[in-house]
Amino acid sequence: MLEASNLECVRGERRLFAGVGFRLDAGELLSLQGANGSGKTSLLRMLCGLTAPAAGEIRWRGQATAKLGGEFRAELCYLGHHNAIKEELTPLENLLTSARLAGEPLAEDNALDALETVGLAGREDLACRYLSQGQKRRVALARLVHERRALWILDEPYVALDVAAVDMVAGLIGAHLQRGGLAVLTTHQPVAVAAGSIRELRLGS
Ligand SMILES: Nc1ncnc2c1ncn2[C@@H]1O[C@H](COP(=O)(O)OP(=O)(O)OP(=O)(O)O)[C@@H](O)[C@H]1O
Repeated sequence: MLEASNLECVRGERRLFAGVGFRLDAGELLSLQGANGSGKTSLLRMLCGLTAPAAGEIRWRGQATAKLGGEFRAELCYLGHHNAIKEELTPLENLLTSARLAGEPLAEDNALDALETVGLAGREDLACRYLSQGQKRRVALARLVHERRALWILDEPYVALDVAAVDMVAGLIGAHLQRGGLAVLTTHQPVAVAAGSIRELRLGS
């Protein structure tokens, strides 16, 4: 369903990678590995269409994503390295706002349920500026609880999380794969998901 062929990435004066390709089908997860600066985030941004490859092509359901445009983005959930939450808003307000901006408004009950799932029960109404780093990451990740888009692209989802939260996020990803979803993620730690099959792609080697 998602195919990349012969991708090349140039940043400034540097060629970060070339000749990168993979194929990912329903129920599969691609774990991007590589040293700091090897180009993992750059590759994720390329897959989302946020930057164009210097060479190569990305295809979704057999068609070039560059041509699909909005049709492809409607099937995509991208969670960046930064949390993209507003510090002055509460977790509940952040979650409701981001869902509305994504064009898929969330009922308040579902938002509260998502916040409880990510371990933020009792913190729903506190401005995010008062949360710890790991709790802020949980706010960003709460989107995934009710997310049903086919392709999840997650940049270091586990960063700042404790062991229990890593397990919880791995569970969400596993359930997504079990429903026939696809996921591409970067992480510097082992990926343990109970369902689906895991492929690895290492940049810089
Ligand atoms: N717009 C840009 N202009 C110049 N260089 C850039 C630009 N964007 C990224 N880079 C450089 O490209 C390299 C790869 O960055 P990238 O964030 O993709 O790496 P990464 O593998 O995700 O690293 P990390 O593991 O540290 O998150 C870095 O050296 C970075 O400084």
